[in-house]
Amino acid sequence: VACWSNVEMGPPDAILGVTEAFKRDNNPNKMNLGVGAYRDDDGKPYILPSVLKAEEQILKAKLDKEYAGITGVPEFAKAAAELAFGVGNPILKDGLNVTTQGVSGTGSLRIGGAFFAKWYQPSKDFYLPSPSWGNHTPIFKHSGLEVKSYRYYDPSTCGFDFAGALDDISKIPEGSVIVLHACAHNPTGVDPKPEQWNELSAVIKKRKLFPFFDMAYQGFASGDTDRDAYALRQFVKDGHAVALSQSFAKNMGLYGERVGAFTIVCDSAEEASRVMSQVKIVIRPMYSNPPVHGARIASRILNTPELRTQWLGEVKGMADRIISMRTQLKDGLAKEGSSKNWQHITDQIGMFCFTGLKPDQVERLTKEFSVYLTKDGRISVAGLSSKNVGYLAKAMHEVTK
Ligand SMILES: Cc1ncc(COP(=O)(O)O)c(CN[C@](O)(C(=O)O)[C@@H](O)C(=O)O)c1O
Repeated sequence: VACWSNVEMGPPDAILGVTEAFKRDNNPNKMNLGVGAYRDDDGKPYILPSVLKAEEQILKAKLDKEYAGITGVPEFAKAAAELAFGVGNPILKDGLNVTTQGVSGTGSLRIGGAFFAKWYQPSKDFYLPSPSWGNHTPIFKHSGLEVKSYRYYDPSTCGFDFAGALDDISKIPEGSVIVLHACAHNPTGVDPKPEQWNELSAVIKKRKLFPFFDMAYQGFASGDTDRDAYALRQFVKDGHAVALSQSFAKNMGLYGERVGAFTIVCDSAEEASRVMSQVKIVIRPMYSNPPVHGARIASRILNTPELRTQWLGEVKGMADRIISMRTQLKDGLAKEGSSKNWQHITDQIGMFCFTGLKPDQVERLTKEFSVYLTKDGRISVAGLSSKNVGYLAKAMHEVTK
């Protein structure tokens, strides 16, 4: 007998729900600037040629379909850690990193949340930047953690509230976990400068906070995977033990293959083996073991020199196209005669631009112009092309003049 009369209709997802609304709109000029998924200048999803080449090699190899084990494809986890920390990093040489494959970035964050909830004794409080990626709060809350926030974005400048962040962080209770976006902050596109990261590292160390990095866009922000890993590597150099979630959804275009990794840096190889044993005990009842195909593609690209070089060129190409769309949008707004300051459009970095549009202006963009974006005024710059950027500039000018 059905007994779900108590189940009420839930709200559509703040981000993925935008795409659902976009699909229902039949205006030929409609634009989907919601989900953070890359499109080429023809507005089409982009399968990286290096990914296709890796897949051809994998198919030729006729690999089996056996379970990969709880921590996934071993050579993938190793390659992911090397990409993040840098191949010569002492923590890798000394075996201090516990790195497991995860179900993309979301699944890797969830492994981290579940592990900290069970084993991290000093605190169950996770501090997120304000604002942060919409899914961070439910991921950590569902893991059984308390979610709090620290000032990060300054709406008056559409930039980084460095003073506010330092002030709040210097008051976070010792032992708390602080979540940091390694590069290409979502939803604001606002990243600390290197010297600001250095100061954040110092105050986080002084407060004895545990830094938990989310790196979902390595290479996608600046076009350079080493530059985008600056904060993570600087924190390790400064002596922090870090946790890291990685996603290859964007920088390899492996969205639906669900390729990610979770790392905890330990004090010794012996401690790492104990931590790894408990990470596996967290994963086994969650989903037992991850899908292999995407991880095989990623590890083949990272471990084959010519594929890696080709991939680095492709990810730089994606980053460069996004950066040029930022410039074209800002120039388009000036051409429309907007007298507002849109400097933040090109100051911000990565997949997203936090436009500063108010909810009623966002509403008008969607209702009057069929431009779809999240209520907080975030647009996925990857959804822009030379064909539609002028239309957006006109629409944004109309709703802000
Ligand atoms: C900061 C951050 N961390 C982790 C993820 C996880 O991504 P995945 O599980 O697919 O590897 C995203 C993706 N966020 C989005 O790009 C977005 O904000 O639009 C979108 O994919 C999403 O799922 O919301 C992200 O922006």
